[in-house]
Amino acid sequence: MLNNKKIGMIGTGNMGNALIDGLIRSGAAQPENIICSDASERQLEPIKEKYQVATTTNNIEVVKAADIIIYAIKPQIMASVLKETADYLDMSKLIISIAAGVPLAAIESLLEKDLRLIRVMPNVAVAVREGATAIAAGGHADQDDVKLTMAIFDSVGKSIFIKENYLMDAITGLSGSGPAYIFMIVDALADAGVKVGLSRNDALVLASQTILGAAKLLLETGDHPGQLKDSVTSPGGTAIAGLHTLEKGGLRTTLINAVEAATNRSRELGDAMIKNFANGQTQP
Ligand SMILES: NC(=O)C1=CN([C@@H]2O[C@H](COP(=O)(O)OP(=O)(O)OC[C@H]3O[C@@H](n4cnc5c(N)ncnc54)[C@H](OP(=O)(O)O)[C@@H]3O)[C@@H](O)[C@H]2O)C=CC1
Ligand SMILES: O=C(O)[C@@H]1CCC=N1
Repeated sequence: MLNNKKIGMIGTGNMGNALIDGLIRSGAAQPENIICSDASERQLEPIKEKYQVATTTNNIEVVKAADIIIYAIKPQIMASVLKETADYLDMSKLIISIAAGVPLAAIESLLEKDLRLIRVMPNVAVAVREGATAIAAGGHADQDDVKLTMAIFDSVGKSIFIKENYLMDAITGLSGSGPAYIFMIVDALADAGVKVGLSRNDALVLASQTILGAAKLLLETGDHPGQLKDSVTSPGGTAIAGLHTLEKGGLRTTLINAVEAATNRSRELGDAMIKNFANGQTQP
């Protein structure tokens, strides 16, 4: 699908780096077809060394050279980088933003021209090709653009296409931010393992593998999580004792509140962006 299309990555931090890694390791893109930029050479040097991709500190160079441009910089500087590169953006290029909370409408109001825009919410697991990604298309992006974007993010995990843009905040709160919740849960489970006598390393390996195994069971069987939970809880056994404690501690409510808080924060970021971008304000 990607064939020899040139992919430009603006920002090579957590996500930009993870995407480059996943694209190359999956074979979806060749190093010679990737050019990336970052604010600092310090960030680019190891990427050039490891992936043999073209690197530059000049974002305009990336935009000029690429057919598909992925903006992987922080939401707070999206406006300034979009403005910086705006003169070189046109309908010949597919523009993908992965910035949390930045609505397509904000980008369109800032750039004030018809562009093939796609908003994507991936997560950091793209680095191990197990990303969870949602894709929403702007008004001038067509089905082929959606297919191209899905080809990129399916090469580093699983992607879904959503029709309603406003759901992107919920997706940012659930799967975009979700790896952080799971890392905290694994850290707590490892502490629990240490508390009941395991070495830190054994506890961490067992806790991580338990999360991986449970996720694979869910995805490969398609069974409801409640059904799988019931398959673990022997009558009068250990798992149900542990679950009772989790219920008493309000685990479900806490997780629901966490996703809601992250979703609301994404909405806040978006509302601020729409206001700032509409005023042409490009500094956070
Ligand atoms: N981290 C995650 O799990 C996820 C992040 N996202 C989104 O992805 C985007 C990137 O996030 P993340 O990778 O974590 O952020 P990072 O800060 O790790 O990466 C951003 C990179 O962009 C660089 N940068 C800063 N200014 C410029 C500039 N003017 N031109 C080019 N590069 C620049 C930064 O350099 P320096 O560090 O020197 O400032 C940094 O290396 C954000 O919009 C975020 O909302 C989406 C889903 C998940
Ligand atoms: O915390 C953030 O804002 C970014 C977006 C989703 C995950 N990390």
